[in-house]
Amino acid sequence: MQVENKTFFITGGASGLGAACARLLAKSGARVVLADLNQETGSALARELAEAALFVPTNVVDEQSVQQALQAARDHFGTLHGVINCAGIGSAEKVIGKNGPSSLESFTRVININLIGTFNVIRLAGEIISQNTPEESGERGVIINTASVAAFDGQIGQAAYSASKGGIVGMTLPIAREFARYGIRVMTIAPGIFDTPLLAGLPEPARISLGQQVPFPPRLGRPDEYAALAKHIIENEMLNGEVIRLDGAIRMQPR
Ligand SMILES: CCCCCCCCCCCCC[C@H](O)CC(=O)SCCNC(=O)CCNC(=O)[C@H](O)C(C)(C)COP(=O)(O)OP(=O)(O)OC[C@H]1O[C@@H](n2cnc3c(N)ncnc32)[C@H](O)[C@@H]1OP(=O)(O)O
Ligand SMILES: NC(=O)c1ccc[n+]([C@@H]2O[C@H](COP(=O)([O-])OP(=O)(O)OC[C@H]3O[C@@H](n4cnc5c(N)ncnc54)[C@H](O)[C@@H]3O)[C@@H](O)[C@H]2O)c1
Repeated sequence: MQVENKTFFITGGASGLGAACARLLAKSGARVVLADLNQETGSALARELAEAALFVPTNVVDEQSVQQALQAARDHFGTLHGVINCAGIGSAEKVIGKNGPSSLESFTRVININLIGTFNVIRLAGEIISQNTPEESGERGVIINTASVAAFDGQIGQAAYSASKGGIVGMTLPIAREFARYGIRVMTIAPGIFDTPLLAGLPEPARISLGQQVPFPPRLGRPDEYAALAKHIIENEMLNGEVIRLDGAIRMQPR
């Protein structure tokens, strides 16, 4: 579908990759809902994007929070044509640490936010989108999820994070197969190393070694490059049920 005059619900839309999608889609004539925990950065971006954007404080893990955010989106913009699931957290923890086994709580937290939060939004937004009047082609909407190269090349310390992203990879095709009857496409982007506040949380040695591992271009990815792929996915109906690595050919080393 064309993005102009369409509405997109962007989780994690207040920062990094999600914010880059919001800026690009708004500049392209779309309307964006910034569904994010961060009131400060979310409100600031909504002010920057003016009438093209609505910030709604949202916790993707919380069913009621997502339902209220989706309702706010429909109240404000009338409907919903797509979702870009960017909300997520990083984690860096060895399974056996200096003080013994890592905690179950930290593993569970990462899975809850990154994987279950993504599923929560897919199921609630998908039901809304399935009620849209279809485009001439039969398409009603598109859902884009965010995994990571860590789903495939997880480093030491990424058991929880890689598992959460591997789960997103794993559910892409079965949901695309189910949603085909509604004319809703489901895609996942697996970014490599992108210059965002999240990556800034990585220990310096890890960041340095990663930057040196990208074959070409030998640099961190820019959030606008992620946004450009997300926009293309929205516009290209033949992209469905697939995971696209966006990573400069990096295959991460064990550490
Ligand atoms: C709740 C806390 C959150 C903390 C912030 C988490 C930020 C996560 C950011 C993710 C960004 C998005 C990720 C994106 O999807 C793309 C990627 O996946 S990028 C790949 C990211 N890689 C990692 O996340 C690796 C995580 N692992 C580590 O950081 C470390 O292994 C560890 C878990 C912190 C354990 O480190 P140590 O206790 O130092 O243990 P070691 O004994 O293994 O270290 C020995 C030695 O090696 C150095 N080192 C450790 N990890 C790395 C590395 N990844 N690359 C290079 N060098 C590394 C470490 O500094 C030690 O050096 P020494 O001190 O002995 O000289
Ligand atoms: N930056 C990278 O190198 C990289 C690489 C691969 C994948 N990713 C993934 O891309 C996505 C975006 O990451 P980013 O780098 O832009 O990070 P970021 O930290 O800049 O943005 C993440 C946003 O998600 C929000 N968020 C976190 N938990 C939330 C929750 N429970 N409910 C709603 N919002 C929540 C945060 O407030 C933040 O605004 C994440 O899923 C991340 O795992 C990032």
